[in-house]
Amino acid sequence: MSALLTVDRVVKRFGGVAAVDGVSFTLDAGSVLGLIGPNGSGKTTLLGVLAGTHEPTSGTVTLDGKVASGKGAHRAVHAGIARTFQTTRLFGSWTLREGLRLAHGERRGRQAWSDDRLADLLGLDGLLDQPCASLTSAAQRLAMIALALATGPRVLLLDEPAVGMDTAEAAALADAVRRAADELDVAVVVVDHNMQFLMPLADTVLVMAAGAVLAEGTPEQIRADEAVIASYLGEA
Ligand SMILES: Nc1ncnc2c1ncn2[C@@H]1O[C@H](COP(=O)(O)OP(=O)(O)OP(=O)(O)O)[C@@H](O)[C@H]1O
Repeated sequence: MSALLTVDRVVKRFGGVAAVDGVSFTLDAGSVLGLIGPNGSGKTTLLGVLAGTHEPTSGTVTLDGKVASGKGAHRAVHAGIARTFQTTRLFGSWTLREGLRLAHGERRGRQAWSDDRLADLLGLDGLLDQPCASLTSAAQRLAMIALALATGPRVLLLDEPAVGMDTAEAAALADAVRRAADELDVAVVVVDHNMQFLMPLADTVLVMAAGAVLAEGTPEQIRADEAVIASYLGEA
């Protein structure tokens, strides 16, 4: 069986800086990839290439064998790649249900998960009709994921979803992401500096340093990798 997502030798330069410098990996449906590395190592830029916001300087991202990179963010969503951002960008006085209705409009015939199913999956039961602005910041982060999932993605990209969360909130988030991967068969890429959150959640971890892949393996392999400990985990 071929991989759902294939990232092939992706380079992204900003002027003289190679923010992403020849990254390759594959991702299967239903699996969770943790993307880690020091500040400035290129994680957010790589996520931007996957999400279509950055056109790669060279290399390709293919989804189900079709090139998905370099076509803009909107077409990436239509192709089945959805992302959340580091900041919570919700719809102010809108309720989550109203936001979900809008997001469902981007599905282009893909899988529809009902509002109740998404709320249940993310632990947001009872909050569908509350204004998003009135939700706790942890619930707003989960609501962002619900909105991304309402577009019916095959691949979900999460940029530092656990920022600002306490241990219990981060554990609930990890459960929700795991359920989304398992029950909806979505492939997930998660960038986060919180190792307590990310390591138990990830099936595979990819470590970036200076735009390139420093190491890739299971969380156990990565924890034991001396180069990773020296460049990153020793401080994390
Ligand atoms: N739009 C841009 N223009 C110029 N340089 C950029 C741009 N975006 C990122 N860079 C540079 O690319 C490199 C990688 O940045 P990036 O934000 O992808 O790293 P990161 O691993 O996500 O860092 P952090 O963990 O701090 O979020 C850095 O040197 C950064 O200054």
